[in-house]
Amino acid sequence: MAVATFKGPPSECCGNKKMERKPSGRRRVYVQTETGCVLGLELDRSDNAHTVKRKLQVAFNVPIEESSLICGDMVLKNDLSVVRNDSPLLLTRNFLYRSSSTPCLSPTATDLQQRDQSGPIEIIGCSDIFSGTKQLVKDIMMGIKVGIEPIPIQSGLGGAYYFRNSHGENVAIVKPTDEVPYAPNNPKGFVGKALGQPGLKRSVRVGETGFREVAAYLLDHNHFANVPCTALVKVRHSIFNVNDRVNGNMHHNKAQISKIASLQQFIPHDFDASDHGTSSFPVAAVHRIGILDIRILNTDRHAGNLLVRKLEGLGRFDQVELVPIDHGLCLPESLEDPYFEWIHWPHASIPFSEDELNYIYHLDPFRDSELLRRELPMIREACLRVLVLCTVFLKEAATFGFCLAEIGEMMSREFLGHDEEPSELELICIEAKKLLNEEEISSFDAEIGDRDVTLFQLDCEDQDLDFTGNIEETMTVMPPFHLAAKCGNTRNPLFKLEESVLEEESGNEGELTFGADEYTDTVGNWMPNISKLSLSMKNTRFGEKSWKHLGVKQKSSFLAGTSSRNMSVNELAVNSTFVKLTDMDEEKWNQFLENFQRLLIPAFVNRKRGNVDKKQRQKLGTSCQF
Ligand SMILES: Nc1ncnc2c1ncn2[C@@H]1O[C@H](COP(=O)(O)OP(=O)(O)OP(=O)(O)O)[C@@H](O)[C@H]1O
Repeated sequence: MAVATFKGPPSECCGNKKMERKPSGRRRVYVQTETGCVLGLELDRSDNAHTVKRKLQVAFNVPIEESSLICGDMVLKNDLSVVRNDSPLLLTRNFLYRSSSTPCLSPTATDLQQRDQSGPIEIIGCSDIFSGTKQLVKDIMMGIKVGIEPIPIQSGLGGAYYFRNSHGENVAIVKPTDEVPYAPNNPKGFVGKALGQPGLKRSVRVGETGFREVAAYLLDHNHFANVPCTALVKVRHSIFNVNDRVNGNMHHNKAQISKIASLQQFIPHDFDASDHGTSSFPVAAVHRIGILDIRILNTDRHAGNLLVRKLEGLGRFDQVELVPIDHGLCLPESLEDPYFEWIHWPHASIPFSEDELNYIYHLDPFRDSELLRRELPMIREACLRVLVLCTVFLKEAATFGFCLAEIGEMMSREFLGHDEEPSELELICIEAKKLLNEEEISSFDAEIGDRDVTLFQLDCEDQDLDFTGNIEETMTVMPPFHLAAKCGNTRNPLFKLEESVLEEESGNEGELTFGADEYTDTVGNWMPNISKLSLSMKNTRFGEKSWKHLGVKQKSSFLAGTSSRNMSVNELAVNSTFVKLTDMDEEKWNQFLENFQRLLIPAFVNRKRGNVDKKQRQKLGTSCQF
């Protein structure tokens, strides 16, 4: 089956470095400042956060007490045993001390850099999965040796460079993490934020797009969607851009600068999908890319991010291959509105093939999360939760019989004027979370209830009770949802429906039947009343304000940072969400996932029934023939 086989954690280094085994406790890390300066450091067993910060104080001129050392979600306080070999670390200045003169390499650090024995390009990560990139690195080094310079790419908002081989052919595209839009060294004037702050998409931080490009490659098991080989590298070259933050100028002295960057194989191509009619695109290619986009909640699959390559050869007239690129805005830190260019292509309305269903069936989001944790130690848990949720959603929706377009639609938000409404996926998550809260309340109630019973029994022995008074007292001290839980049934409407259907049970067996109000599955299990469910999902208002988003205008002023002063970076990064995934501990997250999965089938049934007309209309409007 189509799932990659995952090897155990690697113990050797690769890239252009010699395969050397590190003495136990010794690790190489790459420290990057918020302004993009990079330094490779060797840690040994005796190092702790303080000793490392002391070294960095010398290198970057940042006082120890004013800085934090961060690896993904972890602020490294003292013990560094959790830091793995080849981890990129971020050195940030604490908020109070942040000023426009953020640090860059001091003269001592430049010495340190010069003494840095590492090669011009080092692959960050040691797994065999990156073996494809090793050859690219060798070819680039040969090119550099004979004086072939990289070429800056003019298109796009971020800094990107074609690196070439000794024949002058493009072999890779390199995107430094500190040159993405809004990053301090962006060469196209889109600057203004430090690394680690919310970026172009608030749920993707500045400087964190590079590892997402690698994540998409790692998740593309068996090269199913055709993502080109991608790795994170530390790369040193004079072509890179450094902005002079004092005068606002670009930096033009030809010094060698080290950067952390994504490096992706260059794929020769003829167009991108925006220049070409879609009718020659293979259905399977669109499906495979769509499956990947859904798993990783890609928020940036526009036509320019699909390269089109004509296939040559006998009988291959008009046949093309699609290559998905630019995955920097996937795996956001919260559920976001995705962008799926393919959603209105007729290919997406064609049912999945057996092969595709088989691939989806074998996807394991928990194993995928482990893979990403192992290969990308800086990845945030929030991104992995999005991966798990979207993969579970895909698996259940495909098994239920939805096609790619339907799944994409269920994940997409609707715009009403300036307001954004949550997607069907988000609504289900909101319900799952609500259930979680109710479960908590009822277990709390049960506890209190037990205590109350004892007290009640004790009290009864002594005196007559004034129930009215007790109820009023309860009303004033309990939060409203608790009151509701006591006074009426606030359990999930889906379960109310299940109960009502159960009461009406009749004998349809052996097939999935869509009746007027309910259906049974193949073994006769009753499923919820879907017309009522439809109403319940649509009419449920989880606090009108909380699930209507600010209009686009308000959003952009927010992005400009005017109202962000009092919010933490974490709050900002997940602020565009209707449902928070990061405020649950591991146990609650697992319960939430269970609730989520239980709610999917009723929601799917609801959609199936509600969408018949819409689907027919879409088909009537489709002119493309297969
Ligand atoms: N793997 C690749 N092979 C060939 N060309 C590529 C590859 N990746 C990117 N390109 C080319 O480089 C251009 C810029 O790349 P990309 O879109 O990834 O950069 P970006 O700065 O993230 O752009 P944007 O601002 O549009 O998101 C693309 O339009 C494409 O032409």
